[in-house]
Amino acid sequence: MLLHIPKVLTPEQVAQMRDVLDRTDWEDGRNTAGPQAARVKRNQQLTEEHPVAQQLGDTLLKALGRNELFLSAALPHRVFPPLFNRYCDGGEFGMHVDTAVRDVRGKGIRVRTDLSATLFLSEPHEYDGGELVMDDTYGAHAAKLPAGDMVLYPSTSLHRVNAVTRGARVAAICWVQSLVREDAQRTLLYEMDTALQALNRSVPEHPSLLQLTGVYHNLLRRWADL
Ligand SMILES: O=C(O)CCC(=O)C(=O)O
Ligand SMILES: [Fe+2]
Repeated sequence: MLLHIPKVLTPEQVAQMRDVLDRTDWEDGRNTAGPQAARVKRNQQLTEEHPVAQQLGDTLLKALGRNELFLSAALPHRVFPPLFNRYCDGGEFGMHVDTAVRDVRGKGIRVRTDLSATLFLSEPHEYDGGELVMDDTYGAHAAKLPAGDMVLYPSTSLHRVNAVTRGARVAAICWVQSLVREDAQRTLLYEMDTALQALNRSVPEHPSLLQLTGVYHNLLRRWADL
Protein backbone atom coordinates (compact mmCIF):
# COMPACT_ATOMS: atom_id res chain seq x y z
CA MET A 1 0.00 0.00 0.00
CA LEU A 2 1.16 3.48 -0.85
CA LEU A 3 -0.24 6.12 1.47
CA HIS A 4 -0.10 9.92 1.67
CA ILE A 5 -0.09 11.05 5.32
CA PRO A 6 -0.82 14.80 5.45
CA LYS A 7 0.43 17.24 8.11
CA VAL A 8 2.72 14.93 10.10
CA LEU A 9 4.61 18.08 11.13
CA THR A 10 3.15 21.54 11.70
CA PRO A 11 4.36 24.47 9.54
CA GLU A 12 6.25 25.74 12.65
CA GLN A 13 8.06 22.42 13.08
CA VAL A 14 8.96 22.35 9.38
CA ALA A 15 10.29 25.93 9.57
CA GLN A 16 12.38 25.10 12.67
CA MET A 17 13.85 22.00 11.02
CA ARG A 18 14.62 23.86 7.81
CA ASP A 19 16.31 26.63 9.76
CA VAL A 20 18.67 24.11 11.39
CA LEU A 21 19.18 22.01 8.24
CA ASP A 22 19.92 24.99 5.99
CA ARG A 23 22.84 25.89 8.31
CA THR A 24 24.27 22.36 8.57
CA ASP A 25 27.25 20.85 6.70
CA TRP A 26 25.90 17.92 4.74
CA GLU A 27 27.80 14.69 3.97
CA ASP A 28 28.05 12.79 0.68
CA GLY A 29 25.13 10.35 0.45
CA ARG A 30 27.33 7.64 -1.09
CA ASN A 31 29.10 7.13 2.27
CA THR A 32 26.36 4.81 3.50
CA ALA A 33 25.03 3.30 0.27
CA GLY A 34 25.47 -0.39 -0.55
CA PRO A 35 27.32 -1.23 -3.79
CA GLN A 36 24.18 -1.21 -5.97
CA ALA A 37 22.74 2.04 -4.55
CA ALA A 38 26.16 3.78 -4.54
CA ARG A 39 26.20 3.63 -8.35
CA VAL A 40 22.95 5.62 -8.61
CA LYS A 41 22.93 7.79 -5.43
CA ARG A 42 23.87 11.44 -5.90
CA ASN A 43 22.64 13.41 -2.90
CA GLN A 44 23.72 14.76 0.46
CA GLN A 45 22.66 13.41 3.82
CA LEU A 46 22.91 13.48 7.60
CA THR A 47 22.98 9.94 8.91
CA GLU A 48 21.10 8.89 12.03
CA GLU A 49 24.32 9.32 14.04
CA HIS A 50 24.65 13.05 13.29
CA PRO A 51 23.59 15.15 16.34
CA VAL A 52 21.32 17.32 14.15
CA ALA A 53 19.63 14.21 12.72
CA GLN A 54 19.16 12.86 16.26
CA GLN A 55 17.63 16.07 17.56
CA LEU A 56 15.28 16.59 14.60
CA GLY A 57 14.65 12.86 14.28
CA ASP A 58 13.31 12.75 17.87
CA THR A 59 10.77 15.45 17.03
CA LEU A 60 9.68 13.48 13.96
CA LEU A 61 9.43 10.18 15.88
CA LYS A 62 7.26 11.88 18.55
CA ALA A 63 4.98 13.28 15.83
CA LEU A 64 4.70 9.84 14.20
CA GLY A 65 3.88 8.27 17.59
CA ARG A 66 0.83 10.56 17.82
CA ASN A 67 -0.28 10.26 14.19
CA GLU A 68 -3.33 7.97 14.03
CA LEU A 69 -3.12 7.43 10.28
CA PHE A 70 0.55 6.40 10.50
CA LEU A 71 -0.10 4.09 13.48
CA SER A 72 -3.08 2.43 11.80
CA ALA A 73 -1.36 1.95 8.43
CA ALA A 74 2.18 1.07 9.54
CA LEU A 75 1.44 -0.84 12.79
CA PRO A 76 5.02 0.04 13.79
CA HIS A 77 7.10 -2.32 15.89
CA ARG A 78 10.44 -0.53 15.44
CA VAL A 79 11.31 2.65 13.59
CA PHE A 80 14.86 3.20 12.34
CA PRO A 81 16.08 6.62 13.56
CA PRO A 82 15.33 9.14 10.77
CA LEU A 83 18.05 10.40 8.50
CA PHE A 84 17.87 13.56 6.43
CA ASN A 85 18.76 14.10 2.80
CA ARG A 86 19.14 16.93 0.31
CA TYR A 87 19.19 16.99 -3.50
CA CYS A 88 20.33 19.97 -5.58
CA ASP A 89 22.35 20.76 -8.75
CA GLY A 90 20.99 17.75 -10.68
CA GLY A 91 21.25 15.43 -7.64
CA GLU A 92 19.15 12.28 -7.92
CA PHE A 93 18.80 8.75 -6.57
CA GLY A 94 18.39 6.21 -9.38
CA MET A 95 16.25 3.07 -9.22
CA HIS A 96 17.12 0.92 -6.19
CA VAL A 97 15.66 -1.24 -3.48
CA ASP A 98 16.29 -0.42 0.18
CA THR A 99 18.54 -2.59 2.36
CA ALA A 100 16.38 -5.31 3.94
CA VAL A 101 17.82 -5.12 7.49
CA ARG A 102 19.47 -2.07 9.04
CA ASP A 103 21.63 -2.03 12.17
CA VAL A 104 20.97 0.74 14.67
CA ARG A 105 24.64 1.40 15.36
CA GLY A 106 25.73 1.24 19.01
CA LYS A 107 22.31 -0.06 20.14
CA GLY A 108 22.55 -3.75 19.19
CA ILE A 109 19.14 -3.45 17.52
CA ARG A 110 18.27 -4.46 13.97
CA VAL A 111 15.29 -3.17 12.03
CA ARG A 112 13.74 -5.15 9.19
CA THR A 113 12.61 -2.59 6.65
CA ASP A 114 8.98 -3.40 5.86
CA LEU A 115 7.98 0.20 5.09
CA SER A 116 9.92 3.19 3.79
CA ALA A 117 8.79 6.77 4.32
CA THR A 118 9.77 10.17 2.96
CA LEU A 119 8.72 13.26 4.93
CA PHE A 120 9.00 16.31 2.66
CA LEU A 121 10.66 19.37 4.21
CA SER A 122 10.70 21.57 1.08
CA GLU A 123 7.59 22.97 -0.59
CA PRO A 124 7.04 21.68 -4.16
CA HIS A 125 7.47 25.21 -5.61
CA GLU A 126 11.00 25.47 -4.13
CA TYR A 127 12.48 22.98 -6.63
CA ASP A 128 11.99 21.37 -10.06
CA GLY A 129 12.09 17.58 -10.39
CA GLY A 130 12.70 15.59 -7.20
CA GLU A 131 9.62 13.37 -7.50
CA LEU A 132 9.84 10.11 -5.56
CA VAL A 133 8.74 7.45 -8.07
CA MET A 134 7.69 4.02 -6.76
CA ASP A 135 7.00 0.94 -8.87
CA ASP A 136 4.36 -1.54 -7.84
CA THR A 137 2.33 -4.18 -9.64
CA TYR A 138 0.02 -1.46 -10.99
CA GLY A 139 2.83 0.65 -12.49
CA ALA A 140 4.80 3.73 -11.41
CA HIS A 141 3.48 6.31 -8.90
CA ALA A 142 5.09 9.69 -8.27
CA ALA A 143 4.97 11.71 -5.05
CA LYS A 144 5.97 15.35 -4.58
CA LEU A 145 4.16 16.51 -1.46
CA PRO A 146 3.76 19.70 0.57
CA ALA A 147 6.33 20.27 3.33
CA GLY A 148 5.25 18.41 6.49
CA ASP A 149 3.51 15.59 4.56
CA MET A 150 4.77 12.02 4.32
CA VAL A 151 4.51 9.21 1.80
CA LEU A 152 4.61 5.66 3.16
CA TYR A 153 5.31 2.71 0.82
CA PRO A 154 6.45 -0.92 0.99
CA SER A 155 10.23 -1.22 1.17
CA THR A 156 10.00 -4.11 -1.28
CA SER A 157 9.24 -1.69 -4.13
CA LEU A 158 11.86 -0.43 -6.54
CA HIS A 159 11.94 3.37 -6.33
CA ARG A 160 13.93 6.40 -7.42
CA VAL A 161 14.15 10.17 -6.90
CA ASN A 162 14.18 12.23 -10.11
CA ALA A 163 16.99 14.75 -10.63
CA VAL A 164 16.47 18.13 -8.94
CA THR A 165 17.20 20.66 -11.68
CA ARG A 166 16.34 23.88 -9.76
CA GLY A 167 16.49 24.72 -6.07
CA ALA A 168 16.92 22.09 -3.35
CA ARG A 169 14.76 19.26 -2.05
CA VAL A 170 15.21 18.47 1.68
CA ALA A 171 13.52 15.47 3.29
CA ALA A 172 13.58 13.10 6.27
CA ILE A 173 13.70 9.36 5.58
CA CYS A 174 12.42 6.60 7.90
CA TRP A 175 12.19 2.83 7.78
CA VAL A 176 9.64 0.88 9.79
CA GLN A 177 9.60 -2.71 10.96
CA SER A 178 5.90 -3.42 11.18
CA LEU A 179 4.13 -5.77 13.58
CA VAL A 180 2.71 -7.28 10.37
CA ARG A 181 5.40 -8.17 7.85
CA GLU A 182 3.17 -8.84 4.81
CA ASP A 183 1.92 -5.78 2.98
CA ALA A 184 -1.34 -7.50 1.93
CA GLN A 185 -2.23 -8.45 5.52
CA ARG A 186 -1.28 -5.02 6.85
CA THR A 187 -3.42 -3.36 4.18
CA LEU A 188 -6.46 -5.49 5.15
CA LEU A 189 -6.03 -4.49 8.80
CA TYR A 190 -5.70 -0.82 7.85
CA GLU A 191 -8.89 -0.95 5.76
CA MET A 192 -10.75 -2.72 8.53
CA ASP A 193 -9.54 -0.24 11.15
CA THR A 194 -10.62 2.67 8.92
CA ALA A 195 -14.10 1.13 8.53
CA LEU A 196 -14.35 0.42 12.28
CA GLN A 197 -13.45 4.01 13.12
CA ALA A 198 -16.15 5.29 10.72
CA LEU A 199 -18.75 2.95 12.27
CA ASN A 200 -17.70 4.02 15.77
CA ARG A 201 -18.42 7.60 14.78
CA SER A 202 -21.77 6.97 13.05
CA VAL A 203 -23.35 3.98 14.89
CA PRO A 204 -21.36 3.62 18.13
CA GLU A 205 -24.05 1.48 19.81
CA HIS A 206 -24.38 -1.09 17.01
CA PRO A 207 -23.97 -4.58 18.56
CA SER A 208 -21.92 -5.92 15.61
CA LEU A 209 -19.18 -3.37 16.31
CA LEU A 210 -18.01 -5.42 19.26
CA GLN A 211 -17.78 -8.55 17.13
CA LEU A 212 -15.96 -6.74 14.30
CA THR A 213 -13.51 -5.16 16.75
CA GLY A 214 -12.85 -8.66 18.04
CA VAL A 215 -12.17 -9.89 14.51
CA TYR A 216 -9.67 -7.03 13.97
CA HIS A 217 -7.75 -7.88 17.15
CA ASN A 218 -7.85 -11.61 16.49
CA LEU A 219 -6.43 -11.12 13.00
CA LEU A 220 -3.70 -8.85 14.42
CA ARG A 221 -2.94 -11.47 17.10
CA ARG A 222 -2.68 -14.13 14.38
CA TRP A 223 -0.42 -12.06 12.11
CA ALA A 224 1.66 -10.00 14.57
CA ASP A 225 5.31 -10.90 14.52
CA LEU A 226 7.10 -9.65 17.67
O1 LIG B 1 14.74 10.95 -0.89
C1 LIG B 1 13.81 10.16 -0.94
O2 LIG B 1 12.61 10.49 -1.04
C2 LIG B 1 14.07 8.66 -0.90
C3 LIG B 1 15.47 8.30 -0.52
C4 LIG B 1 15.71 6.85 -0.67
O3 LIG B 1 15.11 6.18 -1.47
C5 LIG B 1 16.69 6.20 0.22
O4 LIG B 1 17.40 6.88 0.98
O5 LIG B 1 16.80 4.97 0.16
FE1 LIG C 1 15.38 4.14 -1.06
